[in-house]
Amino acid sequence: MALITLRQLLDHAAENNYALPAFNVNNLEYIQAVMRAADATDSPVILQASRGARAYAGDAFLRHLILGAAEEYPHIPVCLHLDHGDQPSTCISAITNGFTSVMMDGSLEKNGKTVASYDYNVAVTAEVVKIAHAAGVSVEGELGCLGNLETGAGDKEDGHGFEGKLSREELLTDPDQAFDFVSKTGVDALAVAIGTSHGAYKFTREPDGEILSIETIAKINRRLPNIHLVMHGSSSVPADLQELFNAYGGKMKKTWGVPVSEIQKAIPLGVRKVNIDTDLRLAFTGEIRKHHIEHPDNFDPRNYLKPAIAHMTEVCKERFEAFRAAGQASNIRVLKLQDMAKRYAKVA
Ligand SMILES: O=C(CO)COP(=O)(O)O
Ligand SMILES: O=C[C@H](O)COP(=O)(O)O
Ligand SMILES: [Zn+2]
Ligand SMILES: [Zn+2]
Repeated sequence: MALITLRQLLDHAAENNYALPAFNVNNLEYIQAVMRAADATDSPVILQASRGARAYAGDAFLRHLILGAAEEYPHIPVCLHLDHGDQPSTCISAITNGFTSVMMDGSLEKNGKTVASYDYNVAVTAEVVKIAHAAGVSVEGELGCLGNLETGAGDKEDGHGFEGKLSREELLTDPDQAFDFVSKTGVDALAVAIGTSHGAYKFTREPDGEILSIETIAKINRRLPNIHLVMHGSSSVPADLQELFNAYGGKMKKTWGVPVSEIQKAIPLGVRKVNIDTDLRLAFTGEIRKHHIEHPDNFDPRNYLKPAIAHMTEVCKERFEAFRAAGQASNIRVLKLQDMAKRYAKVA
């Protein structure tokens, strides 16, 4: 089956008031976990690869693994999305390598550290939209800087994040600016800054409205009711995954992620894509730690990768169900890239 675009998936999610988890993947085992969960729950799939994932696995391996997933599960629509493209050339190389969706993250300059000017962000994002839409490929942009409202610091854990400190106003996406950004760039989806950050250490306490601003999403949605919103840094970092990791020699300080219940509040407010990487990393690594401690004699990787896949599958199933994506895959008929390109040409 042909891969589906992000735009088609998110339009369907908006029409039917659900959201899709977008899982970061790096290898065969992650992809199997997401696909098994999608198959068990009849959910559409977004598999996203960061620049780090592309460097780790290589574009040809990623593309063929994902085409393998689409062949093995022909009834599940699968989108291959570039996460956090840092400059137009990164997005273009993804498009030429078979990605059906790209993120141009122009909120930071291409060094991934300096907060970019608004004009720079508009210019690079509009450039990518023009090229991508001509090929039928979708584009996600980002406005505002992901960062921690408790400290004012940018998220650094994945090597992407501004240096120094920003005020609360600077950290949250401005709804009027979002309106202008979407009209000037023509993005299909918009990632917003609401106090989430990448990695495990998002909050030092159970988040409330002071440090996780669902209210900002409500304001953006009032200004832009038709844009598909994206939440980054939205792993829930559940206590049981922290406990599993720590029970077998891991060292993780107590931390809080984005509660699933908060994500559920954001879905009626236009959030359609919810990025999740850390929760799968923790399930994967926690199970491998457990297996090594319990079976020090084993040296067959399949014996520890199987429980790792199984635990990631459980996490994926829970998110598909919680975001009400379960049951939706069979309702979607995949449009080809050429058809999407024709659609964009009509409205441009
Ligand atoms: O936003 C993400 C990828 O773009 C992943 O976020 P987490 O680190 O919360 O899983
Ligand atoms: O953007 C952040 C994702 O968690 C991807 O992380 P990564 O760049 O380490 O693959
Ligand atoms: Zn960013
Ligand atoms: Zn992200």
